[in-house]
Amino acid sequence: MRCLRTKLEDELLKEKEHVEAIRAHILRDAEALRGNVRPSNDYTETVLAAILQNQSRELIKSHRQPHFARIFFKEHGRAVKEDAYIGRFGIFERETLQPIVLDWRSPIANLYYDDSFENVSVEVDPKHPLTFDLERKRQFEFRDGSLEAFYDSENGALIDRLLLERLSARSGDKLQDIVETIQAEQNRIIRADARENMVVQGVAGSGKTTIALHRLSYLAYQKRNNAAHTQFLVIAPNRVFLDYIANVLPDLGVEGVTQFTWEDLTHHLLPKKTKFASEERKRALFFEETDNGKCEEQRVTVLAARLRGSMAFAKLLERVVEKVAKQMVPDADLVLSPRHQMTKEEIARRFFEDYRYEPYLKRRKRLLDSLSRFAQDAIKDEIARFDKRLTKGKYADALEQSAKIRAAIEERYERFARTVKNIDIYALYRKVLMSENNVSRVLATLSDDTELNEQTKRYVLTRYADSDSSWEWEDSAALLFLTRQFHGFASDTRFAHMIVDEAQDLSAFQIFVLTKLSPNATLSIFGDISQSISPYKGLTSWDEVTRDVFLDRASYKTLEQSYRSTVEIVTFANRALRHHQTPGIPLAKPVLRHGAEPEILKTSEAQEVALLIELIGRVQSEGFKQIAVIEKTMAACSAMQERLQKEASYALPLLSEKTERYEGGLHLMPIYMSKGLEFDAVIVLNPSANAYDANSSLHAKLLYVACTRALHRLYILQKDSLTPLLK
Ligand SMILES: Nc1ncnc2c1ncn2[C@@H]1O[C@H](COP(=O)(O)OP(=O)(O)OP(=O)(O)O)[C@@H](O)[C@H]1O
Repeated sequence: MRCLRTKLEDELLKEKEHVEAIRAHILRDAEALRGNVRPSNDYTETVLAAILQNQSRELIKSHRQPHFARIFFKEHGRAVKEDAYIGRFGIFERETLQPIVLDWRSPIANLYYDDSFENVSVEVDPKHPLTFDLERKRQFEFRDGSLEAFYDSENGALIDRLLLERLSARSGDKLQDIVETIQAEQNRIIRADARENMVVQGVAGSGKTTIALHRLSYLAYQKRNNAAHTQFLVIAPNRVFLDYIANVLPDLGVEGVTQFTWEDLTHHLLPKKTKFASEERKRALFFEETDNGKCEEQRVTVLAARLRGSMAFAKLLERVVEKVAKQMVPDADLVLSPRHQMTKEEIARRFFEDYRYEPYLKRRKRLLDSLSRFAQDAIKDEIARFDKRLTKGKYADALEQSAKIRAAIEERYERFARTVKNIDIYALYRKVLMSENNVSRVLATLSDDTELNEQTKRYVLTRYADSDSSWEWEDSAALLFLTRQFHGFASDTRFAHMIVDEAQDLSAFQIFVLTKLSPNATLSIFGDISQSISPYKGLTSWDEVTRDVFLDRASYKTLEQSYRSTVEIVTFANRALRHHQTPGIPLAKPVLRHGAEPEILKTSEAQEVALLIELIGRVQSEGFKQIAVIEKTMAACSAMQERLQKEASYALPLLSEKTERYEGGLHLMPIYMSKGLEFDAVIVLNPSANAYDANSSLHAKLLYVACTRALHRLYILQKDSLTPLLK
């Protein structure tokens, strides 16, 4: 035993010396890099300087903890055993290019993340994958920049130990990187081929957002191009969420990625005059009305939204666009003079073949430009012919005659040009919606309830009859699609890869539009159908995306393990979904991290405020800082905020769409704002039978989202009788 301990201590000493040697190298290298960066006007030198600066930044970041793991392995067919250190960033000998620490994104580092120890395939060169056996994985524990210990393992148990440690210590401040504990199933998603479209269904807390961002980092590393990050787009649900994830990408070595909410993207791409009605009325309809009389309106609203978010509608619009485009080109020859004519076939060939890569209104412009040039050439030619005759002295008033020739040809051209139709996409779209036939046909593909279909059709026809009415967000996909087909998108929205998070709240048509943003772009789509809490716009199944948008050519992956919450919290949250599970969508399985049982605290109207304040104090005194007090709706939040102020002069800040910066801490929020975020402790206010109907899958999902936001503690403050969903 004594001997063994000495051996371990010796090994630790060696590892410590190695860390110091790497640190000395880092300092030397960073100094050398700084010396090489010189300001210059030359493009190549500027790019080089940016790369050097980037490398120098990464080196400095590595100084505190140069690596987190070491692997011992043997390549098949080779006798020698090898080993490698793995860190957040690669460190190498500049002269010999020998690696000192491998970047976690490098091909060999895959050995560390794979769950198998034998026959692990690694694509150093995609054409010739190599196979390895892994002998051991070693993890290092650094505290305050000093190497304290290491742990060896010949199986996966090691990562599990570290994972549990990390999850227990996690505080829901802002999202963090997980490079030390990426799980094998997550690793496969992060490292999936950049050329493939991917849909990931992951339960709450399975790390979707986290690995989506690690995937960007991995793809940027693969490109090894300083401008790579500018080719990425992240689509996320709201500004608060974007703020919440803001720190991770720079930590992962990727900066300057474009990040948009769907609303931002829409405003960016559509003319400023396009006004959308606020979502408030709909949220109120679904979240605040408990009156059954509203049921009818809810069903019509859902179907009217599904109509405009469906791929059947997208296909209908595609057909409309094709038909309208055909009508844009006149069915007549352009006759400018007996010698200057262009056949309708030639005009159509230009429009449909020569300019086929352009959107239709750009084609129209190009066609008119070319016809105008043709007309100018015709004018010149006719005047020249006339001039020749003039030299023979046949006409007296030359100037007047030239002007007449010019005017006649120009008039014929203008008359013809007016028949090359211009298209107002807004009027076109309204016309599509006002067609009973169109609307009925699409509705029939979505529902066989003829009465509901009829009511929905009436709703749409009435809603859009007034040409001044504002648009609904459900129209944004169609308007963007028509914009793309007729005007094209600005070139600053060309991306190589797009990450869509919380995609369950987008429609299939919205995702289809994203696939059209840039030619050749691929998408990684992350979401959870069990958290689809916007019934008036979101997806009900991934089939709509994999089958109808990607035509079965996207890979579909699932994540079932939930890392965020304790076993007790996940089990409690799963209760809500028990009777409302979407077929094919599994319930969350917790990682074996235990904690306190969720507590249901009974209270009364008179005591509610005092108990809430006391509970917040109790949670804070346990050292938890990120705390969410969650209500079902914004109206209920405002009411509680007011009561706290009035009854106890207690200020509880509200998290809303208007919140610009998210700094963490204690907040009151409606469930839909808590989506995607996480907190040390969550207090759910009064989930009563009245507010959460046992038969409503929407209400079940709302509770599931609320409860799964908690990392360590979950409390239910129950004033009225508890909803059966949580019993
Ligand atoms: N492999 C891992 N190692 C350590 N922590 C992890 C790992 N995977 C996930 N986590 C942690 O689990 C929590 C949940 O991750 P994340 O928010 O990315 O999940 P999500 O699937 O997007 O959740 P939701 O859908 O509920 O919003 C985060 O705190 C994240 O750091």
